[in-house]
Amino acid sequence: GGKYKIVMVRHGESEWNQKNQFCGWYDANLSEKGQEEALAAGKAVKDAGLEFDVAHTSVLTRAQVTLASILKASGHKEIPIQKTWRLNERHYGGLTGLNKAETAAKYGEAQVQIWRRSFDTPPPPMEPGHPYYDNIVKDARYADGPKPEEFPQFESLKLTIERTLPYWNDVIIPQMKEGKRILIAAHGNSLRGIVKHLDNLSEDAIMALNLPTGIPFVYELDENFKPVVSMQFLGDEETVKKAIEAVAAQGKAK
Ligand SMILES: Cc1ccc(S(=O)(=O)Nc2cc3c(c(O)c2O)C(=O)c2ccccc2C3=O)cc1
Repeated sequence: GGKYKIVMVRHGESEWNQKNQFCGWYDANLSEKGQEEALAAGKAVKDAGLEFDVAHTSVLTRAQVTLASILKASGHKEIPIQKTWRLNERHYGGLTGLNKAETAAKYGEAQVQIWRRSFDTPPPPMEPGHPYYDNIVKDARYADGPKPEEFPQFESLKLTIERTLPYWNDVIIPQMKEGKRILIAAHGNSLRGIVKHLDNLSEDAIMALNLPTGIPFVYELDENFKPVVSMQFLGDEETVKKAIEAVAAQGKAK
């Protein structure tokens, strides 16, 4: 085993995932299924006998509710929960709220395929007047950051990773050095940033990796925070098997 162990989980399905809409920084709630996934994640953590001293999550409800559900189901009393915009989902800019058909109708299938395969091509910006502009930009939850002049109006996967990794390096690593046992409940793309960094994955490999929702996974790291154990999923045999197959099936090339 490694010197350090950290547990991470992608939040369960949201109501907008269910409607196949780009969610990004819109604060959608977990769907019924997402709430069930969170409970199962809590049971998996409990059955693995894992305990945490501190938890980290985004400023978005769907990740915070997933975290709270896991902590409750695994018998954790009050542990410190640190919330940061840096663990938020990728910001889909002007695509926020569009579903698959609307996206293709508005931008064309060819553009969708370019965005889908691109590490650093951003979506169009979310401009004032966008249906969710005020809802997101004026939300008090961003009082602690990002600064107004740095508030993203869109993010490529590259930009998302570039704003997530400083939190890993400046907050998570020092806490692990202090011996803190950590749980992170976040989003598909912010967790991609951490996984890409830990496993030194290529841009193509990380874009091919879609983390399953609501299935916690463990990394064990050596004294230099290099993985000795990567992405061990927690859960009953069937859930773990499904998660491994799902990730493997996406052609995760090293
Ligand atoms: C809401 C939605 C639109 C399109 C699809 S898709 O079946 O075409 N697959 C798809 C599409 C995209 C993406 C994707 O991963 C995907 O599977 C993206 O990552 C993406 C990133 C930034 C801008 C646009 C996209 C994007 O259109 C799925 C869901």
